[in-house]
Amino acid sequence: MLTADRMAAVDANAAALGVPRKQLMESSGNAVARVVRQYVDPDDQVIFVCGRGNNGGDAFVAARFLDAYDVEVALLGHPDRIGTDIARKNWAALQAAEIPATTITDSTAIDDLDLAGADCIVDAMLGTGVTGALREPAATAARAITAADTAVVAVDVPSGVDADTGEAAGDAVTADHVVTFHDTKPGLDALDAAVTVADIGIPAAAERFVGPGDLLGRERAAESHKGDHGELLVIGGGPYTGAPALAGQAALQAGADLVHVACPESVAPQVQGYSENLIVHPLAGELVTQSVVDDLLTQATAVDAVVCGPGLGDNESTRAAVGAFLERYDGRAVVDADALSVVPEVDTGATLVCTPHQGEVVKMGGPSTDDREQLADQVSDFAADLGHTLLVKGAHDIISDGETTRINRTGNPGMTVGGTGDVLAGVVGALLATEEPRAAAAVGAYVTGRAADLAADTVGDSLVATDLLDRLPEVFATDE
Ligand SMILES: NC(=O)C1=CN([C@@H]2O[C@H](COP(=O)(O)OP(=O)(O)OC[C@H]3O[C@@H](n4cnc5c(N)ncnc54)[C@H](O)[C@@H]3O)[C@@H](O)[C@H]2O)[C@H](O)CC1
Ligand SMILES: [K+]
Repeated sequence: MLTADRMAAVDANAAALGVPRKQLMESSGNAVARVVRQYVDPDDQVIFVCGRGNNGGDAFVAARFLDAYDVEVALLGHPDRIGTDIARKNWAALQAAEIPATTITDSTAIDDLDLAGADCIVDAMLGTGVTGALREPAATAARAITAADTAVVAVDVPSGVDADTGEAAGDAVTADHVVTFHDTKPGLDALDAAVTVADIGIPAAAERFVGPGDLLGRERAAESHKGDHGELLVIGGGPYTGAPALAGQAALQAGADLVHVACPESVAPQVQGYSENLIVHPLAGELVTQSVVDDLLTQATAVDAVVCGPGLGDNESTRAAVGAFLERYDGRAVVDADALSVVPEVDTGATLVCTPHQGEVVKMGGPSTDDREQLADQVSDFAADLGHTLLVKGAHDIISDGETTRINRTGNPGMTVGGTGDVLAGVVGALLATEEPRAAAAVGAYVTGRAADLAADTVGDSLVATDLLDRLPEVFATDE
């Protein structure tokens, strides 16, 4: 089951894999034509009632496939206002082929269509692009189509039905048969209609591999306020100072509004020294230990998400402090580096995204194999056991929450340099402040890898972690 948003992401990922939407539209139209043929005999009349979006475009293609029948295409609105390039091209192809087509600009003209006299009506007014209740003339057309007592084949969803909720906000077409594409849509199984899910050639890879489509729909609203895009706390530092600073800076580049870094007071000046953009909170002592857990909890509950781990170091007292923190924390956190080994043994109400590399996942008690697909299955099982989302870093990253497993293919061998993991943790943390864990992990892996790929184009093998920071804004800007 795919929502309209998810479908748009998959569609854009397919385009990035070399299967553009125009090609998908050709398959969609062909699939609609196949179903229409079940309802008509030679010489029967088929009327297509089409909107100006791609739902209508599918019907222009279907009409071309059904040229041998008595076909009439009715466009609601003016041809100059067809909304997409590919629908416009398929409309032009109808004209060139002299397939009968009319335009309907107001609801009174619906009566001029002899809908009741048709042998089949194709409803292609609105698909996944519908917002709110049907407006005129579509609302009148929906009532007329339903009233016509003729076989009605709906393209993708019956017009007026919201493809995300399966509900209609006002008038909606009652269809006998819905031809939907790639995967079923919410609400279709509750309709009293036959449903055909047509394979339109979207490769499975468009869902499996994280792609540019996963960045869609994340644009910032024009009127946003400080804090809307998340406030993050990085808990790190002690033996190392660069790691928490990198994570914090990466989070800022990934869109977080405010980033706090809680680190031992002994290293606070160095951490602050890396960037004036970070709000540094010194913790008593030279390492993160049990005595600062209350302080950490106070700070953590005031922000949207936490990144725990960068630069904490591998020592017993810090591990105990991380365990005590996670036992009492019930918000969202990215857990990275030395904090990871605490996760399997801790009882926490927090929602975690764990970002181990393949060595760390083994230390956590997780799987190890060189076979990517096998590893993906095992990571999924391990995520389900842990009850948290895993992002296992490697040549191909594996992201799983135990239900959905994705693979990220961006990134390059230059990323084995120190600090890139801290950047990734910061990016995922920033996203986790405003998005669901599996989306944050998948998008975080994708954009961090893309930043590394862009950096490698110019700096080659001498890639360092700070190169990724510089490239993050570009990745977010170009792929949205
Ligand atoms: N992979 C895919 O997703 C594919 C989808 N196909 C088909 O494309 C449609 C979705 O197309 P889109 O252009 O995004 O939207 P619509 O055609 O559904 O509608 C846009 C159109 O409608 C107007 N509009 C919006 N709300 C209303 C309303 N309440 N009343 C009246 N008019 C409204 C809006 O202004 C636009 O003009 C999908 O369903 C599939 O059929 C592909 O062809 C194959 C790949
Ligand atoms: K439709």
